[in-house]
Amino acid sequence: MTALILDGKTLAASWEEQLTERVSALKNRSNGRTPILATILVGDDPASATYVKMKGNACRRVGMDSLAVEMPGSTSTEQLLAKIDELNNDPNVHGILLQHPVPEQIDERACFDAIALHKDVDGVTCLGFGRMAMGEDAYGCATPKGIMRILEHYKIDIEGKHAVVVGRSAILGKPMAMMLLEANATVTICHSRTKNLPDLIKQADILVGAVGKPEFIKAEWIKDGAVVVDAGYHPGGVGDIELAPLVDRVSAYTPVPGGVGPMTINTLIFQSVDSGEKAIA
Ligand SMILES: Nc1nc(=O)c2c([nH]1)NC[C@@H]1CN(c3ccc(C(=O)N[C@@H](CCC(=O)O)C(=O)O)cc3)C=[N+]21
Repeated sequence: MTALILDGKTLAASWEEQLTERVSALKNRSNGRTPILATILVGDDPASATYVKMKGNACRRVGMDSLAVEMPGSTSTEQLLAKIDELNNDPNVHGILLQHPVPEQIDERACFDAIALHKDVDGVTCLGFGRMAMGEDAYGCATPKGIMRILEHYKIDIEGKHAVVVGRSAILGKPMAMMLLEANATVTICHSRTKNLPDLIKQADILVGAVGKPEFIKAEWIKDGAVVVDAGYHPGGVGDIELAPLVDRVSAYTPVPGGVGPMTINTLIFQSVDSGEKAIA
């Protein structure tokens, strides 16, 4: 079996062309106004700095502006909340991305939840999560929503399938499970206390690796013909799943790099353009 490659990189590039046209049309009908995404980076973790820079670059590629807010590693919860409040009240800011993780003295959940719902283009608030889980209108959390968009694009059948999500983080595993449930999958969520992980993974028609540990999920645990989505990103270009031995026995898979990562950024930009259009014209 030759697996279908769920090519997030190419898909994101083609969707950027459409977003570029939307931003350009918005400019034309609003005296040159563009959507603006504010990115907040707290501290100086080099990997986080790189991701935030990639998000700013993606804004620029579609003709949007971004506002890069950088705060020191010693920032308090109160200081970060004050900054978020300022951005919530800034009519020129249409989306707010608070890069995860923040330094440990900060209450990250409180800061995520301080983001105004209509500016939560990264889908990190409890309110946005709850609305999404109930099937109400809300911006989706960027990584799982990016995964849903790529599965939809490639017409991967979800309804009635057994989807196994490995990981339960607030911005990946949990919202992923809820989105798959909304798409009528039968969903199992596995995590660090799960017993018989290989047995559960063996049952997956759709497997999402979202554990954050390099190649933690072994190829031999995965059944032939499964759809494999790897949301991991680790130095050396590996994900959470041991992918190499799978490429000719699964039905489809997301490569690392070039799979989920570019879709995450594209979804953030897509939702920022939507928010900008709603606010501007
Ligand atoms: N509030 C918040 N929202 C996020 O969406 C968020 C976050 N915090 N914190 C960190 C993770 C990580 N993340 C990535 C985005 C793109 C790539 C990406 O595009 N990766 C490229 C490779 C990039 C490289 O060269 O290293 C790829 O997979 O092809 C990776 C990782 C977003 N995250």
